[in-house]
Amino acid sequence: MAAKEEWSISDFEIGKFIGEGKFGKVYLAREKQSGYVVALKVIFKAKLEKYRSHAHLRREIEIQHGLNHPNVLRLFAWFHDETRVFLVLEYAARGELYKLLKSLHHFSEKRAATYVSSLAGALAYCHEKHVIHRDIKPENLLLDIEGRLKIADFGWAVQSNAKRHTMCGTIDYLAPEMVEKKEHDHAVDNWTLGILCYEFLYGVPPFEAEDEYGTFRRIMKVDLKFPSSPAVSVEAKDLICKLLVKDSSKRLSLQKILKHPWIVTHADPSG
Ligand SMILES: Cn1ncc2ncnc(NCCc3cnc(NC(=O)Nc4cccc(C(F)(F)F)c4)s3)c21
Repeated sequence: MAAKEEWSISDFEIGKFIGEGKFGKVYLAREKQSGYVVALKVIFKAKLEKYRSHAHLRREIEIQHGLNHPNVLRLFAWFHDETRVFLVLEYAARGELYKLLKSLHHFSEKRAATYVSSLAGALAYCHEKHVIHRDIKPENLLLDIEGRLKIADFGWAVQSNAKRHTMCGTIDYLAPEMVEKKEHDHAVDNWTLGILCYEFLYGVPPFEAEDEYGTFRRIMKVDLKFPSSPAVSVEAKDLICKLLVKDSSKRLSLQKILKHPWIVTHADPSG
């Protein structure tokens, strides 16, 4: 899609509804000139006013505009009219990863390792650009036409120069220092990678409990248990134990994850 200083809704043919997200809906759309198919996220300004999220959205657009990685969903452009803001996004044709997880109940070790490897690569790229996503969860992971993982929705991302203090998202994926509202840095994404790896292999996140306080207690204790079924390799459990570490400085680095035996032997290099 050629770059253009000012896009407008009349540049696009709107197609089917593909998702409901924060503050608005997502549609399939085709840019008329190039015929390029995109996902168009419509955000109502009234909602942004109501939740005072203008700065949030501006930060997301700045952050995502500067990112270009095969496993990060591209934000090609944005524009607005009197009542709405539009995000012109890369279209991930195989949709939301969590729907695939629900239908398969749990992933094979090869599929799980491939997704963890893609996530580690994408997060290493983001951290190099001093961006912490902070809200990595299956709902924010999409799959493109080839089944490649794409991290989406940087609605909670921040520049990591300063230490961060704000709470965000469901707490299942939050690292101890975040649920304790302590200072946190990019190592929160490493913790979340451990949570996701567990959920990909077992179908549920590791610290689930009847209520949020139960989950909070299990996170703070790092109360990690591995069910006997489905059978999971020792190497996979080893990686999870090296990520779900309370002391954020002791969590396996993204570079070391990419070299971990479980990833090296199971991940599909084509991503
Ligand atoms: C479902 N689906 N299926 C295929 C497919 N292909 C591409 N995209 C899809 N879905 C859209 C995924 C998103 C990517 N980036 C987003 N960003 C956002 O929604 N940001 C945002 C909105 C409102 C307010 C705020 C803030 F900051 F003010 F809080 C931030 S949503 C797809």
